[in-house]
Amino acid sequence: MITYAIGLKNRFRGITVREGMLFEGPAGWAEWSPFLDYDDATCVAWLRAAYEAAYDGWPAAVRSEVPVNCTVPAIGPEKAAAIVRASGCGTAKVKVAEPGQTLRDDLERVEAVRDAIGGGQVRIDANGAWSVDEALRALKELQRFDLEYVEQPCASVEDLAAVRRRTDVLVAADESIRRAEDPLLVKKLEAADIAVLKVQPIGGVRACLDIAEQIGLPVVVSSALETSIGIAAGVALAAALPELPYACGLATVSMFTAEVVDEPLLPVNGFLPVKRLVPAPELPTADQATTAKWEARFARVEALRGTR
Ligand SMILES: O=C(O)CCC(=O)C1=CC=C[C@@H](O)[C@@H]1C(=O)O
Ligand SMILES: [Mg+2]
Repeated sequence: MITYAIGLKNRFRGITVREGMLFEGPAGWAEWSPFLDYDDATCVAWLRAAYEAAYDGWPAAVRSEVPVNCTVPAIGPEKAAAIVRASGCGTAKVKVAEPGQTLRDDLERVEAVRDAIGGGQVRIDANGAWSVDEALRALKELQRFDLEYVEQPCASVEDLAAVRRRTDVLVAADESIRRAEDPLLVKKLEAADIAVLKVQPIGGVRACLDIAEQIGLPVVVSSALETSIGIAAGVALAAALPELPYACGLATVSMFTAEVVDEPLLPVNGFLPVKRLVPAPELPTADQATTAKWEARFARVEALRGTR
């Protein structure tokens, strides 16, 4: 078992260092990297995903590469435009509604991204931070940049449905699926046009394929900010889906200052290849205290997994 710790170029989801574990099974290398603010019970699904990667492998691919978006954190407009230009992607996902920032910050960032991407697609992700009224007000302004969709404008499924009824912008559900008791409530309440699926939080590629089938919405596969070892599982899901009408949010290793593999999963002309990866001989391992913390966490979650 390897514990890694890698710095992020910009703060994302409130963190500046990403930590996690890598381990190998008969089917290949796996990543287990639940965010540190998650309790042990939440981490069980993440461990199921890692066991699937290590012991079962993934279902057959129906495509050999997958289109991806570049991800733009809640940073200033110049840096945002630079990320888009460096990525070579034809789709950009922009974080909005960051705590402590204003709608003006969002407008400036999205405008810069729209200019940088030209005729490409621009989607935004509010991570549930808006109320229904705030979402509608923001979308009215942001709509002029021709949005492909808004991801998780509000926190609850009911509010997501309310926004969807009152805007022309397509709505994607992320947290409403990956953190929900019932991921299919989104379907029942007609709360979204698109389902964002993440392999680790949902418990594996097969678990995601099941939800995709039941939810009956187009799927965008997105990362949980993994190293290339974990991203490969997302790519495997995107490659196995019968339909893939949208670019996926899997181009996130470029947000790291280091990587655990020699050839990171970085997009070429907006696409990632479908492949399995092994860790490099030299990689950014965590210090002793961090490693001990993760080993203890793994043991606790592994014990829980056995009981479910
Ligand atoms: O979808 C993408 O472009 C990248 C992945 C991404 O945005 C996320 C990864 C990990 C944690 C989340 O807060 C965040 C998201 O909300 O989608
Ligand atoms: Mg999201």
